[in-house]
Amino acid sequence: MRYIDLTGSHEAAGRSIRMRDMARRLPQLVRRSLALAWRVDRRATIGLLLCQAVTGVMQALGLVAISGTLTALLTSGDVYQRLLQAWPSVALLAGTAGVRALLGITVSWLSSRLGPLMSREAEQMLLTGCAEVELCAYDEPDFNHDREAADRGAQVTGDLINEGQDLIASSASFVAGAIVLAGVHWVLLPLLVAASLPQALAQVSAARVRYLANLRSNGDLRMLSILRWHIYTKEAADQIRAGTMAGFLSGRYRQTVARINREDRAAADKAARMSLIGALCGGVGSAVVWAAVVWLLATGRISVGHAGTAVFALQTVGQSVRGLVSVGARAVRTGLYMDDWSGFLDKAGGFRMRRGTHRPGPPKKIEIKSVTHRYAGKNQDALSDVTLTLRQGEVTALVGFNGSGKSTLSKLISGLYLPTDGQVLWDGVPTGDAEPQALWQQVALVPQTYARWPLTVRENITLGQPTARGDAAVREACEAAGADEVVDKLGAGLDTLLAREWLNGEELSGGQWQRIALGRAFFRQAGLLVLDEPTANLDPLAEYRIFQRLRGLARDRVVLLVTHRITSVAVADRIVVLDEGRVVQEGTYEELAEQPGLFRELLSCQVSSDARDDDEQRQASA
Ligand SMILES: Nc1ncnc2c1ncn2[C@@H]1O[C@H](COP(=O)(O)OP(=O)(O)OP(=O)(O)O)[C@@H](O)[C@H]1O
Repeated sequence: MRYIDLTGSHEAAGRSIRMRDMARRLPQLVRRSLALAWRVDRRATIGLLLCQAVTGVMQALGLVAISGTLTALLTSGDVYQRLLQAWPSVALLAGTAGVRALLGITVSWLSSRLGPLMSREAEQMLLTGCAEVELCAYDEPDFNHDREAADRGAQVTGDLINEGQDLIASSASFVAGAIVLAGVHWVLLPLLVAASLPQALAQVSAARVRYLANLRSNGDLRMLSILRWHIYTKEAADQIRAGTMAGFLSGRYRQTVARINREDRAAADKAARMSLIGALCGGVGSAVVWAAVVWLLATGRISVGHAGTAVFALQTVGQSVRGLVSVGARAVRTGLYMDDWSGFLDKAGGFRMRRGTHRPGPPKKIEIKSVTHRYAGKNQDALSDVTLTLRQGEVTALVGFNGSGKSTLSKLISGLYLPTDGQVLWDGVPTGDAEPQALWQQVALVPQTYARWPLTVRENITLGQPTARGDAAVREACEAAGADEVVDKLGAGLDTLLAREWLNGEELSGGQWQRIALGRAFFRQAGLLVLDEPTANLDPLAEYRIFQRLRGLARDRVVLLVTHRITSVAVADRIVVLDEGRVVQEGTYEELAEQPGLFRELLSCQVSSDARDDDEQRQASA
């Protein structure tokens, strides 16, 4: 089995790395890397640019000094006189070499300062982008693929500063060498560039091959990181052991790695073949250039001194052309990853929440009008034509089989999703017209799978948003959720870190975590309380207390309860029964218990299963 999630646009982008594209992209890349560098550290960016400019000037001066030295030494006359003549050029040569060495150190210091800052900034922009998208974006397979690619783009962003610097340095030394070489004889310059071309083409093709290979392995790479997370972390450690899954998971990991390795090896072999052909052609080209120098010297077109200068200039220009090409190819590859990053930011922008500006207060009435909802990529509606009204002061319960659409409906009511058809109105205003953060200020949600934040108890309750009443409000919420008993047993009380992986961190049981999650919802001064299977992990006493409290909580709130505990929904004022995304029954507990229908079926199943449990317990204790 292979994890594939390749999108055509990436493949097309990869295939489009050609010499022409590279020439077009390089200035863009340098501009982009400078813009990001400017954003994170202006002084270091200015310093880098200055250093590069001065390095270029030093390079040119160095070559002029070489020319001066050779001309002075190779002229006829007294040796002492020649040395005296050469002396200023030698001093200039030494001076420029020294300054360049110092500048090199400064450049690497500034680059190493900027690189990590840029990567983190790119990562931060990615996180912000993700936090601002509509929840439905995560249901799009492409979105997840692109996020993964963008993550790699963010990581390599720091490399771009080094690559950008190398590009600027190579360009500066190319210009300096080219000016000197053209001064010796113009014919040498085009010859040299032509000789470097095969290597350039080979490098660009190799970069394309490597990028495409990486792209093909994207799905596998994503699966590897997911497998790693499951194997490493404590989350599934017990199930891996009890299920004797270690061998299977390691095997799956090895198979996936082997596939990536095969892809990498094929790309490396192909790239090496291309480089070899490029190098052979480049070698022939270089021989032609050197032959041209000899010919120019032999035909008296250049002096011996100029020939010596040409040797150094040729080396400089040759090196810089090779540098330009190889760093250019690397930078273009990095640039493609960065394209993934910026492309994802654009894509995230497309999913960015663009809702209205209305700031709702605590809702008095929430109307669900002919709501239909279909998840992205699905060919069936999760909800079809649902109409119902929730009111402040009432507890409404949603019941039904697994997959009947209860959680989906609760997410639509909370404004987490916008319906694909129909409307969810908070006091007459569609959720799509409300400012999302203001709307969610009015939502207290306990989802089925709640987050176990590696934060202190206090932060787990307040979600980092304490109120003016401080810990008193936190303790009240804990008490309401039965979490006070949990907190009292913790060494540092509300300051206890709920993550065993760190020093002094504590681990809670499933039910204790659920009490904390409930405490979180009770702490929030919100007008809508949504509880999705809130008591699944609670002991009977704790569950009883929570259901008893619901009525009190509903006094100034809209309360929505999603549960499979049919016997406990008597606490609700109204029960809505969903089946395959449709409302099939609605009424009070007494009404529904009397009517034939799905509710009575569910109720009788639960009652007989509870009775069976009681019998078994009695027999066991007898
Ligand atoms: N993010 C999603 N993307 C695609 N389909 C989804 C998504 N979430 C739920 N579904 C589908 O929507 C349907 C309704 O799911 P939902 O979670 O609302 O049911 P539920 O009644 O809450 O189920 P349960 O009792 O098991 O919690 C199911 O068929 C499910 O596969």
